[in-house]
Amino acid sequence: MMTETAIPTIYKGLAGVVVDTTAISKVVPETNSLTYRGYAVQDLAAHCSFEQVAYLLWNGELPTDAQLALFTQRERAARRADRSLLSLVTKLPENCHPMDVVRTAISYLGAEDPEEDDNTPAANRAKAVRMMAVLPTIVAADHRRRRGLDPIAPHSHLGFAENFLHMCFGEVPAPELVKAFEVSLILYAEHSFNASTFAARVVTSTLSDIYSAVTAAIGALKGPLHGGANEAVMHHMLEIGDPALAEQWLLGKLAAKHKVMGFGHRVYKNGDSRVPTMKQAFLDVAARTDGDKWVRMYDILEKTMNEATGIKPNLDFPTGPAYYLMGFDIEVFTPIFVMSRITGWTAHIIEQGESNALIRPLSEYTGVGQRSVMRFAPVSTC
Ligand SMILES: CC(=O)SCCNC(=O)CCNC(=O)[C@H](O)C(C)(C)COP(=O)(O)OP(=O)(O)OC[C@H]1O[C@@H](n2cnc3c(N)ncnc32)[C@H](O)[C@@H]1OP(=O)(O)O
Ligand SMILES: O=C([O-])CC(=O)C(=O)O
Repeated sequence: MMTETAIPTIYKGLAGVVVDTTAISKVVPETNSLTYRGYAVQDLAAHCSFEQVAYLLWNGELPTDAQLALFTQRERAARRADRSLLSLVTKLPENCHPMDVVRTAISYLGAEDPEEDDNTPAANRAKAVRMMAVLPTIVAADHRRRRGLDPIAPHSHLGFAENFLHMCFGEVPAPELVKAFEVSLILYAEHSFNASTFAARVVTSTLSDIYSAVTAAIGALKGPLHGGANEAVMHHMLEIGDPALAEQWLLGKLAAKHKVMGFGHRVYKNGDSRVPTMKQAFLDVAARTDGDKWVRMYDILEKTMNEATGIKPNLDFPTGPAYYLMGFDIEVFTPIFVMSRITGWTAHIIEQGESNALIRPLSEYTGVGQRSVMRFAPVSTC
């Protein structure tokens, strides 16, 4: 008599599976809310600097004035990229994606760190600050070299967001633009067990080092189903060109069963908690930069998608045109996401290390049954 083995339930893409606990952030799709260490992300975006949020993610509490002063001093002191790192960046092909540059830069930082394998929380926090501090210098230098411009050195008297904008454009833009940019960094900083964070936790779970984990996370974020969507959104908007064509374009995409980038989310099925705040930031940028055309296109795409499918925009939808209007080249959008999410990734790397279990799920084998190799074995000559 044949015995049938039960096929286990497969949770494709780990959808709906709770794999661990975390004290870093909480996503509640039912109420469209997101908190970092208990604080609503909208409140953090309205009242805090990105540096305060980074400190919060790493330390569990917002900093006191004295703690912030010390943290800021450390971050500002670590902004300079050494000559060999900058020269490595200039050697990479100009037509490679800037995410490849960022991934390579993090790898380099690991290779040159004599304490790469010190995975204590204190060592990892110090490494996280250094990565956060130097990444904008790399991203800005790469952005400029693609425009045929020399890099601009970081300034230690400017805040994180202002300094990055200055290194990219040679000036600090209007305060409203700086604020909108900083809001985007705060909203991008952390989002529980998303694909890139999970990739970082998987690598950490093998007791590998923080640089390897961040490198893996960058690879995961690059994909258009994750962070790469902010670039895809703007490519789509440019392809549409005229708001009057947006409805027809979107319906055509849906009819062809294509994904519309910047819409949908694995966890939020009724809207992304961060979108209203980022939409406002986008409107603020558009008001200062003659961006009305993109606002009209945004509204038509959102309305048409909602009417046709009920699917709502995710955070990458407003950040795409907001970054475009701020003057960034499109391929730098996802590296900017890295500059922010490095804080969330490293907080998770530290948390995973503090309560580690090797992450190694099971699979259900569906290939051919066991068979003999003998038919292919060489005939013995002796
Ligand atoms: C910061 C971030 O990473 S936010 C996410 C950024 N990514 C994007 O914007 C890419 C576009 N969006 C998507 O591909 C998806 O919505 C994802 C990958 C983000 C989440 O998807 P999942 O939870 O895996 O849902 P899935 O992709 O299976 O979609 C469910 C259904 O909605 C449809 N759907 C979901 N998103 C979209 C979309 N953006 N455009 C068109 N249809 C969509 C799917 O085609 C599918 O339809 P079906 O059931 O008829 O096959
Ligand atoms: O949570 C996710 O799956 C994707 C996302 O929005 C993020 O990483 O910010």
